[in-house]
Amino acid sequence: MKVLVVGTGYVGLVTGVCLASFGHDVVCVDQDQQKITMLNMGECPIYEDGLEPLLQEQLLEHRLWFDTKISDCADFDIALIAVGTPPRSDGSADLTSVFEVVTELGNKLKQGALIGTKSTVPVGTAHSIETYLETMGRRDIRVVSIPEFLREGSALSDTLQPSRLIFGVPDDESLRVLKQLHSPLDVPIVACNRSTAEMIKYASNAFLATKISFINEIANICERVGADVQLVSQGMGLDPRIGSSFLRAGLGYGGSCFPKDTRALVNIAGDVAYDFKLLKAVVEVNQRQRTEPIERLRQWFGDLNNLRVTLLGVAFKPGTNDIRESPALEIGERLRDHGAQVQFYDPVVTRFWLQKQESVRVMDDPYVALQNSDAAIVVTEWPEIVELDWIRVGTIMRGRFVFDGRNVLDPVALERAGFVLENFGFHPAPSLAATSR
Ligand SMILES: NC(=O)c1ccc[n+]([C@@H]2O[C@H](COP(=O)([O-])OP(=O)(O)OC[C@H]3O[C@@H](n4cnc5c(N)ncnc54)[C@H](O)[C@@H]3O)[C@@H](O)[C@H]2O)c1
Ligand SMILES: O=c1ccn([C@@H]2O[C@H](COP(=O)(O)OP(=O)(O)O[C@H]3O[C@H](CO)[C@@H](O)[C@H](O)[C@H]3O)[C@@H](O)[C@H]2O)c(=O)[nH]1
Repeated sequence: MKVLVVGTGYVGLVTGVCLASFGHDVVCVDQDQQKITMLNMGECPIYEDGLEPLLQEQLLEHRLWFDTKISDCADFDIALIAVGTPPRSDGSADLTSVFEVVTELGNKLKQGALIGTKSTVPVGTAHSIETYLETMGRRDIRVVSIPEFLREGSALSDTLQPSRLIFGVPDDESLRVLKQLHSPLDVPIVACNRSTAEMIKYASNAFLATKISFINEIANICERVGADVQLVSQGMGLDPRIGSSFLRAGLGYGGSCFPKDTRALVNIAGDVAYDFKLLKAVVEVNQRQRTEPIERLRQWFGDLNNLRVTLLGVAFKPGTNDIRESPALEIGERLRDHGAQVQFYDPVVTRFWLQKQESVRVMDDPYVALQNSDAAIVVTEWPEIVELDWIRVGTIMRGRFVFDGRNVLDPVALERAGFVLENFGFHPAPSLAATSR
């Protein structure tokens, strides 16, 4: 099939490369000239495991092309929209880019082509796109919703072996085309109407975010009653009805999806006069988690003025260069507001990725970043951070306070190295005595 993908970010690029690897002819378009220049040279503009070699392979096979413009559309069977849908100030999704692309596609696509939304869009958007195309005289174009569930850091494997495919379609013929597009994948397919598909995307993200905020509240209670949240998660997760994933307590969720999509769903509910109380609380709990390290530092040091603090990790999670809604940047800013001197370490997010964040002092050697620090905060659980040599860190830091925002450090090892370790409701072995109370 001949496929057009508009937007070559985390979703569009991975989708385009994978669809080419399925044997389709794929053209990826992005308005960002710098990205397109890199991509045409076989260089990946994002950090995503395994993506660059597959990109290069598909370029060499002549199944994948990149362009800054949707120039010749005559041939495409389907156009996938994968542009950003950032939050507006009220939390609702901004669909400006989506409709810019739809306008262009409405003017250029061949008779009977499909438009599919990969971008996360509010429930009802596919229908709005269809109505909009009708005003352009394009009743022949069918609009489908194909929500994307990939995670950054494992985007390639998530796309090549997805847990499921959700096809929001207006008719059987559209469903047939989507099945053909994904024919190499042998995974469950949920075929539904387009609003249902759009809701499945938001509901999935909101549910995962709810699990995270739930375990974070449990961790905060564990902290006060002497229970160990790691073991609570383990104990809960063994019940298959609960499952062990997304029960890691810590600084909460960041990234370009959960924070945006939870707020957007609260907004979608509000638009139909429904007060989504549970999800509002999930958002509030997540926000509160990020303030915790500062509270702990204040309790330990009192005044934070001139305190030297190293934040370990900048990316919102390991395995990606993405810093959108990264807790590290927010915590760093708050610390600076209190007069602290802040520096960062991240194995991937170096100055190259932080061009627009001049004030962020980031180093690519953790031991240099920790030199003479009074305190350290673990924000991202990169292996390079989890496996730090704390005996060595003890020889270079000025102070001895560590806040583990991801519950990944071994309390016993830290204690042996002479550190005071605080975290979110996670206690070393002696807590076994406390839990038997
Ligand atoms: N990042 C994820 O893990 C993920 C997963 C599932 C769904 N989503 C959703 O997918 C969508 C895209 O997310 P992303 O993370 O890939 O975004 P991104 O910001 O990484 O990429 C979006 C790309 O679209 C381009 N673009 C914007 N307007 C354009 C236009 N008019 N014409 C051509 N190109 C244009 C931008 O230059 C950018 O390269 C969002 O709706 C997001 O919520 C993201
Ligand atoms: O137990 C957990 C699991 C995750 N997180 C945090 O949650 C955030 C999101 O993590 P993850 O879901 O792994 O990353 P994303 O790449 O943002 O992927 C989510 O958002 C995408 C965009 O919508 C969806 O496609 C994916 O299915 C969905 O998992 C990160 O900040 C994690 O640190 C926790 O705090 N505790």
